[in-house]
Amino acid sequence: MKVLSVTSEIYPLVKTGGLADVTGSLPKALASCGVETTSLVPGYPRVMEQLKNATPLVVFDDLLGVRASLLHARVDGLSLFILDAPSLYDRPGGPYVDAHGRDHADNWKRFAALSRAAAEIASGLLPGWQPDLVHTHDWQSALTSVYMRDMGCTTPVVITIHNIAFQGQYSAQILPEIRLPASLYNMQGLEYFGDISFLKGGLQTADAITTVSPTYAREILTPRFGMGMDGVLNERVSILRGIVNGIDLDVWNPATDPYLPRNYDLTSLRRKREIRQVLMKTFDLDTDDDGPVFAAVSRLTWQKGLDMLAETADEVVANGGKLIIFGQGDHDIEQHLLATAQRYPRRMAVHIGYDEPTAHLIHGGSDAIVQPSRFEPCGLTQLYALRYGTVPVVSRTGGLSETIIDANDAAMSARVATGFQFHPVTTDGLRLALRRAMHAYVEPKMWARLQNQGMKAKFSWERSAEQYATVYANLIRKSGRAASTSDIRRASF
Ligand SMILES: Nc1ncnc2c1ncn2[C@@H]1O[C@H](COP(=O)(O)OP(=O)(O)O[C@H]2O[C@H](CO)[C@@H](O)[C@H](O)[C@H]2O)[C@@H](O)[C@H]1O
Repeated sequence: MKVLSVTSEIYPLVKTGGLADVTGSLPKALASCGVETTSLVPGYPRVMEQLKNATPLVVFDDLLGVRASLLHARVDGLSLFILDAPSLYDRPGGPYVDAHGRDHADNWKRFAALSRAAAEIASGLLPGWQPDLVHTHDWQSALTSVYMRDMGCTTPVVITIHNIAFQGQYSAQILPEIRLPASLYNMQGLEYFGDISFLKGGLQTADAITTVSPTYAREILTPRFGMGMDGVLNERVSILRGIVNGIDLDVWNPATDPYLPRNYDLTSLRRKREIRQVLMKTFDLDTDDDGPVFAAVSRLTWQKGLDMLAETADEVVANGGKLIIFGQGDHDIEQHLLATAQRYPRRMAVHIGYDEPTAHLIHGGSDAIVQPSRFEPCGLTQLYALRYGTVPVVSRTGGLSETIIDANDAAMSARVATGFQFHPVTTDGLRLALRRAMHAYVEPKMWARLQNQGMKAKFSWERSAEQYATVYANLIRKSGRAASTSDIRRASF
């Protein structure tokens, strides 16, 4: 079965968050279910730099008015189509924002073009290679199925919602420029509160809608979590389901992680102490052993609730604990966190930045990872924490509620607890959970049991990949097609 995955980021080439982790690791897991995935990604500078031996496939003379070419390459076991369109993607900054952190003004065009190119591939642009199914991710590739249906292409499409907060909402005036008919500006089409929404277009035209945990699949049907899309989703509830994310056990493995100063596993957990020392020094914190080191590695947005964590710093520090926050995002949240850290020199550190080695060091060296998210479709950092023997403290929402088992008395005595959950999602709720974690920390046996149980928890992709493969197979069967087995290597390029 051949699948075209369309995504705005993919690990290890370009990543701003969990979307890249999923689009980078799912294809490998799907391969063992007989699914060959090729992922279409924009040719951002950092993607182009990492390509070796890319094969040019076709040139688009007029992709929404822009000249672009399509390349194929293999990187790190991934089969990739790269949309090389310098006027859209070759610029400083990240995939979505410029060097000053402002959204690229033409994001609508950049991601409409990505979707348009995907639709043309699905419609048979490449001699010898046509997907049996298309899988799109979030608003950035959601227009793919809109273009496909507009072109008369009936290949099945799955759309995955990784985060419904991002919806690709723009003025309807762009419709002619993205070459979509004005007739799509209606309730059953792209119309969205007086504008258009790329995500809504995808939800209306896909054959299956998935999101990244069963709990979040239920939550987004409510006004509180649906963020305006709950109406559309309720209408399409029969094709909506949640499939929990897995993690790449090779990339996140404390026994082999090249970014850790020492490697360890379940039988050598004491080595974590040494990593902790390195972490303290890296973040300029006291290296004493008085209390736990709580850490957060996160995009700094309202969603992630780290403003609440900052408000609990007094309590953590008063109990001998330390706090590390590493991430980047909204300017105001960054400033608030930095200002709080100044009040607790050598006990609290906030570093604004984004890099993979530091994220791994924090997972290896801290005692507990804190994720006080206000909503969380799945969440990956708590899963990485489990694998690293680092105890998660999480809000009870979305995927966090089903991936962490709270250390209440029953779960402790049944030896299944893996972390601490809190609800309601408020500063007081978080404060209480941190208190519980600090009490557990001073009981070495209890803490070790939590670490042990967490490290044994299973969050590989295996089961989830099978679920995606079943969704794909059912759609292909329903569409009356036979999944093809031809391989991209046998195509004409
Ligand atoms: N400063 C930094 N430096 C280095 N790495 C950093 C970093 N800040 C964050 N990261 C990394 O980014 C990833 C974050 O993934 P999450 O799934 O936890 O959240 P995100 O909100 O980005 O993803 C969305 O999509 C994913 C995938 O479906 C869902 O799990 C999630 O709930 C949803 O919000 C992790 O790999 C983390 O290590």
